[in-house]
Amino acid sequence: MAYHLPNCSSLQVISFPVVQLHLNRTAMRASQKDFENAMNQVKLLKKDPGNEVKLKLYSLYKQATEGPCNMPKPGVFDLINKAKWDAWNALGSLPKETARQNYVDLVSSLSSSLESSSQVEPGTDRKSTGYETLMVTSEDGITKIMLNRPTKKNALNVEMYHEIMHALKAASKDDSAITVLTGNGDYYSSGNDLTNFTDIPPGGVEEKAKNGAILLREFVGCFIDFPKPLIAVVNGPAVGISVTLLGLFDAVYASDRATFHTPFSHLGQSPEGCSSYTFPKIMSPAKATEMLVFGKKLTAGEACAQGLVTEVFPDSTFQKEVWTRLKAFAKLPPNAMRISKEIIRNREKEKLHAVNAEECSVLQGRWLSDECMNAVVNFLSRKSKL
Ligand SMILES: CCCC/C=C/CC(=O)SCCNC(=O)CCNC(=O)[C@H](O)C(C)(C)COP(=O)(O)OP(=O)(O)OC[C@H]1O[C@@H](n2cnc3c(N)ncnc32)[C@H](O)[C@@H]1OP(=O)(O)O
Repeated sequence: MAYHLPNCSSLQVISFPVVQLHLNRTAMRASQKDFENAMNQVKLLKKDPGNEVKLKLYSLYKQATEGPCNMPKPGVFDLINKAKWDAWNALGSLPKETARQNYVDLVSSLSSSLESSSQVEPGTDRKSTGYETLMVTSEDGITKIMLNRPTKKNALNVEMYHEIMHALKAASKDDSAITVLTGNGDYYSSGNDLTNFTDIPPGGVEEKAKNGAILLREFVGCFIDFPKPLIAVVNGPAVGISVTLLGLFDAVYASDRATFHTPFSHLGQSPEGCSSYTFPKIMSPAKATEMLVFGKKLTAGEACAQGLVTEVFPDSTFQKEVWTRLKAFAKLPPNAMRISKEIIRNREKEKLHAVNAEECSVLQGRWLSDECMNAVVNFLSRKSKL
């Protein structure tokens, strides 16, 4: 079983060392040299090719060196090894020589598409902010917290949860008047990073679920307690926890490209972010049920009609219009805004913390269910998407 290392990208779960481990093998054949070169090239790739490609590389490697998969199928909770087994087994009786050739071809196509890429991945200036998964800036009275994993649709990995909490705590104390959360790239956020489920600690899945519930409770608590006006600038589709949290924001501005999707039942999970309380209040119990229980995806216009979104802007003018407005808001007297927020929100705080605790406890149980495990395995093995 592969485990995450602290601060490592989730992609390392299915890691290059799986391939490297076998470099010492020396069976020489006609195309063995190409094969070995290709294995070395894999180590030199500068950009991570993604789990799907790494699974393909793994399966071709195994087929080329060991032939058809004859290992017993790993258990459903052994997510990583099951994904690897599925990929290898899917190659059936592909001859070793063909697998070797396919491996060489795949590495060669990767080398040209990834190595030569001159595109600078967003987030490379992260040293300037000290964050790995966020870009945080403060100007014109506005602290902007930008989710910065665009290639992962800004999915929230464990590091990002911690960094957002850190950034919110810092923003609550800095001299900005308002705080904004937004996303880099085409998505606002695709919600919880499903690979978070694969990092199983020595205490097993129960400990994993318990730790997840503790993290989630603390994370949502930071939004409940945030003292300044908190505004979401929803630049694109939003999924899962990035949607539910919107009920705790003071204003939500959305591009007309944004969608709002909480497919909890599809994932064998249950609502969080206090949405089991805020959504029925914002949009009526029946509309909240359509979203939170049946996973109905709302357009930005629909979310605005339901009261979840404050205002929708055409995508072409979204950034300009929203930031002009926010800069004007940020010029208002900060203490007055803070006190007014307090009087609007404070009588609900205790209730929200209680709801948060209950939701986290229910989710802890859900994460251990077959329904949830199967949904995660299906996503990771590329059998399903929303
Ligand atoms: C500890 C606290 C827990 C709190 C719990 C919260 C509950 C939730 O938030 S539930 C919502 C969970 N989110 C999802 O189920 C979304 C899963 N993602 C998708 O269905 C699709 O990726 C998409 C519809 C969002 C986008 O599809 P599209 O075809 O446009 O792009 P992709 O090729 O799928 O994505 C690009 C890249 O990003 C990776 N990725 C996207 N979303 C996630 C995610 N949520 N978790 C992990 N990885 C994600 C995707 O795998 C691709 O990666 P590779 O390039 O490496 O293949």
